Amino acid sequence: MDINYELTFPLVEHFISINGEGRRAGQLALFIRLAGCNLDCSYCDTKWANKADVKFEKKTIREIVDIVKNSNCKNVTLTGGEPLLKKDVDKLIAAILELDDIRLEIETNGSQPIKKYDDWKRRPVMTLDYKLASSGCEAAMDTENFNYLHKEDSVKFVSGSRADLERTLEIITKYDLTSKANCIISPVFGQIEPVEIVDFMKEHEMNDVFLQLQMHKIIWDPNKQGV
Ligand SMILES: C[S@@+](CC[C@H](N)C(=O)[O-])C[C@H]1O[C@@H](n2cnc3c(N)ncnc32)[C@H](O)[C@@H]1O
Ligand SMILES: Nc1nc2[nH]cc(C(=O)O)c2c(=O)[nH]1
Ligand code: SF4
Ligand SMILES: [Mg+2]
Repeated sequence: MDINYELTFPLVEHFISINGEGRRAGQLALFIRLAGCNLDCSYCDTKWANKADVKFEKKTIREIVDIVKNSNCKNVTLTGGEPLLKKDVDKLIAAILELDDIRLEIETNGSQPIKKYDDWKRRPVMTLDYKLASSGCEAAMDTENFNYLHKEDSVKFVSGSRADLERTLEIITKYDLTSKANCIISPVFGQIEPVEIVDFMKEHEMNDVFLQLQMHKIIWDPNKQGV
């Protein structure tokens, strides 16, 4: 791919922390957060990054690659907002993947196609949300994406109610998702007790599914930015 290293992206923050979510949870990671989202999930903990007047810095691919190099982190998470919404984001992704020894993860909301990455020789790992009813955004889900999952990817169901859990089970079963990728259920923070999720998993013998609590919200103040 031809990469124009002068293309720019709206960076709202970058920081090193432990990854609090996904299959690399607990490992150090560099987070690169881009502004703007096409959805407006009821529970979104990053609404500030999606506001029209959010402060951002226009960073070139060259500058973002330098941030990655200087971080000395192996794990890099590109998130937002919705990272895959950005024009030419595939160029940014390809540029980061040109660095040796980097594991790049994309946090994406399930409304944007991931097909174009399917046949890349080095492909980023996708952590793909399936937005449930309590998000208010289920209608935007593109289930075509389930055809382009790789084994190391995750599908994440952020659940806020019993109805969300029932829908999670229905979607996992209908698309046989546990055979295609990691399946993760996470509580909408503070909206449902984790024990309710465990009870549901036991009730339905969901042996191949992971429960995940957002680790950074346990370690730090849940409203703290940049961790
Ligand atoms: C802020 S989003 C950014 C990436 C992308 N827009 C998405 O939704 O996947 C990152 C992750 O945080 C999760 N998230 C946001 N607010 C949350 C909350 N209140 N409780 C639990 N998870 C939340 C999202 O579901 C998503 O998996
Ligand atoms: N520590 C930490 N881990 C995370 N994993 C995914 C995050 C995100 O906002 O996409 C996130 C985040 O915001 N903080
Ligand atoms: S898709 Fe992600 S960033 Fe956008 S509103 Fe939902 S949780 Fe927030
Ligand atoms: Mg977050």
